[in-house]
Amino acid sequence: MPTSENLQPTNQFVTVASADGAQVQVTLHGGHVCSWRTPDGVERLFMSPLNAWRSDSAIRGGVPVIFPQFASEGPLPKHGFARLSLWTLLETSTQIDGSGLLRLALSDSEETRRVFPHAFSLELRIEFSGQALNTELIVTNNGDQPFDFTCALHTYLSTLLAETAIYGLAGNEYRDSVDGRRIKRADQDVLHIKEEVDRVYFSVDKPITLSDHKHSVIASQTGFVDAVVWNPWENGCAKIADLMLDSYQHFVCVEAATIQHPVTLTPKAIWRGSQHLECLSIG
Ligand SMILES: O=P(O)(O)OC[C@H]1O[C@@H](O)[C@H](O)[C@@H](O)[C@@H]1O
Repeated sequence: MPTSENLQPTNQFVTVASADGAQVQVTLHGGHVCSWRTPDGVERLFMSPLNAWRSDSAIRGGVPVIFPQFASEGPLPKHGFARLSLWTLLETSTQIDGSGLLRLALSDSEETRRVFPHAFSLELRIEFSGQALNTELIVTNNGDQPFDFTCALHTYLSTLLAETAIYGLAGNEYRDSVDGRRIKRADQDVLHIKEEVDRVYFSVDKPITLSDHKHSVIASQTGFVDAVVWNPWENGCAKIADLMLDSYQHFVCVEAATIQHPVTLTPKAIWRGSQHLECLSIG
């Protein structure tokens, strides 16, 4: 984790392309997917034009890795330390089937043990080709005591909010963070965002589809149990220094997450969670 004495710029990207021309860019800061372009050249992730690119800040956009604590639901800094840590690059390659692959890793250090006294390793495995991106988080307990964690892949999907409809959450219970964390049930088939939305949907076992007039993105998940839908609207953007006032019009976060029931990982055990995104063009 960075201190003010060792601030580094974080806009140094590792870029990998698949044989069919899809492209992913990551930074080692945060083990962060910053860009995902499908072979038609369309950027599928939102990245804030006001992002600070500093090693003491989380990157505002792309896919932040949230570990070992979601939001402020525990003693650690908000959303944990993985998104602020310097990861190691394990592999970049093109697979035999033409897909691009990146593997990044993060292990405990003196700094992480100060706030989270456990021996762990994380691997982020990013595989992509054509219209699809699969991001897998693998957590290993290398210690001799169990530990608990919550986590998320905090994906900022690029979209035109005014034209966006979100499907697949009807019937699910959710915790509404903009309404006193009340537990509610989603009773509409379609969610149109017309104000600040910050919800943890519980036990999500069906794909979530986000459609604007041009594209659909289907987000499915394995291992992760919950899903977050977040859009700060204009009032939220006004409070977030690295978002423009109108940034909320350009993204929705659809996050694969495990929040309600933390994972308890026993010694030497491995937990895996992945988010699979697939784009469809409309018309
Ligand atoms: O500004 P941050 O720390 O990146 O968090 C952004 C948002 O992340 C979401 O996952 C949370 O549900 C929101 O409550 C939070 O505001």
